[in-house]
Amino acid sequence: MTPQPKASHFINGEYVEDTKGTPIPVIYAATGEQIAVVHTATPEIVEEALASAQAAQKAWAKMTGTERGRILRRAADIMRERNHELSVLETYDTGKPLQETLVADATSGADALEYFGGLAASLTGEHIPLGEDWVYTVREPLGLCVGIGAWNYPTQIACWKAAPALACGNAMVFKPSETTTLCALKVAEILHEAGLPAGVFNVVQGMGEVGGALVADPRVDKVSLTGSVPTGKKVYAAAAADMKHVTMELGGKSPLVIFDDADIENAVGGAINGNFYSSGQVCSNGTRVFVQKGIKEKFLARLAERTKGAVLGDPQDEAVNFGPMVSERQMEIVLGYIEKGKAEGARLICGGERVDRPGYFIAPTVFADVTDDMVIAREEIFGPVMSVLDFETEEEVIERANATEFGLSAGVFTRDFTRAHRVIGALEAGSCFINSYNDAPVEAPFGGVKASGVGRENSKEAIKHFSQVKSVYVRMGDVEAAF
Ligand SMILES: NC(=O)c1ccc[n+]([C@@H]2O[C@H](COP(=O)([O-])OP(=O)(O)OC[C@H]3O[C@@H](n4cnc5c(N)ncnc54)[C@H](O)[C@@H]3O)[C@@H](O)[C@H]2O)c1
Ligand SMILES: C[N+](C)(C)CC=O
Repeated sequence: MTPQPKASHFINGEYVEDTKGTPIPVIYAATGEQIAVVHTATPEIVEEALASAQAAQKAWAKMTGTERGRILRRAADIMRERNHELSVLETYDTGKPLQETLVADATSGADALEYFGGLAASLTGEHIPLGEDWVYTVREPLGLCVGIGAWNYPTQIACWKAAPALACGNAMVFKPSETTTLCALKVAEILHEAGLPAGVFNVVQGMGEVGGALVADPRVDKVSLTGSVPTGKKVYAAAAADMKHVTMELGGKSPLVIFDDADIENAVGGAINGNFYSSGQVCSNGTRVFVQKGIKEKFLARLAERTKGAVLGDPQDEAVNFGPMVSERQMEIVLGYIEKGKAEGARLICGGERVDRPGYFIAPTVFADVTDDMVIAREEIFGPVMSVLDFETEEEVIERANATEFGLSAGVFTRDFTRAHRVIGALEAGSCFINSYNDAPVEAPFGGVKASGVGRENSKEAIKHFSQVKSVYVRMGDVEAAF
């Protein structure tokens, strides 16, 4: 397959090109070579996309939920049929290993389309009796929604936003990250192949300025952003100026707490999944691994041993299980944090350097004896860098785990289920795990508290964030008035 898309944008049911926009090269992270090029959206392209979405939305909302749902479920089927092709493309777009993308990206997107397609017909209001009178409620779409994506899960992010938005009767203009421009176009293509009316889902390319123009447009009713906390703060503020609805799926520095009664193999597995999957480029990663003192050295020894199982190489080779950073820029950022960790005196257990091969590979890195004040324990790194901190008591670890502006995820490993629930109950996070890490099924709400986010994706919760309730009071008798 060639990763070069037919054109840069997808608007009103078709691919659209405008070479007046600045070229954005698509670089394969495993080699550093350019494999495609798209162009950033000009103001004319942004206008075309917004106008198409606005024009298409009303008729889409008038279709029955059953009809809308059928189209989304058909799109899910097509995504599953084309999983291999979509996974290869995801690997070109991100550099993530095909071994991962085959099971985590188009499949997760298809799950969202199937789940919200299934819910579409049951989005109803309620009847509230009030003696002779009554109130009924209607669940209505918000209207024109903007989706803005990060670069780590381009197919999944497009689908997690499009599926609930469209199920509720909204239209969407989606802007993928400028680092991963390819996958969202395929999502648009497949939705239209499944019968989506033209204009209901549109894709435009561009940097933050294009995102900013979409957020500022007065026709837009809702903005759903997946990105970093600093971008989230800007977008939230811009949206609030016009009372737009928002969903903010932002970054984290999540705690993973391992008590000394935990099954060590499972805990090590959880820490590996929560730090090295997608080469550490996962928002919910448990990058502060708190290990109770009694098992610290045993845990570290086993972790170092199992980390040797990382197979680096061409991510399109299914035997490879550890890919490069998405871009040279991300590699430089992560290497900078590794140097800070060394300079701050953390103990390097393994990794700690760029891998000597083409592309942007960094060896899976573990630091031990990390303290709460170190930069590597406070800031989101978004790469394969695990910080292991030790603790003595439950009260102490809860307080230290919560001492952060972030609140996306948290995990606990222990055989004591009473303690597991008590500790999870006390941790300030939106998406939590007991004796597991980083599972994200569509049935479960996903999102953060504190600076990590506003609102939830997936599950029935997402419906609340893409619809609003109208209540209608119905008087059966005469109107009583004071005069
Ligand atoms: N919580 C989640 O579900 C989740 C999932 C994936 C990634 N993330 C987070 O995303 C971050 C990594 O992604 P990134 O580097 O692409 O993030 P980023 O914040 O740099 O960019 C995210 C998106 O916002 C756009 N953007 C930038 N400035 C903008 C502005 N002023 N107005 C409108 N749009 C603007 C970018 O072009 C991009 O499409 C990490 O912090 C990670 O934790 C969160
Ligand atoms: C949502 N999730 C955890 C699958 C990917 C976040 O980066």
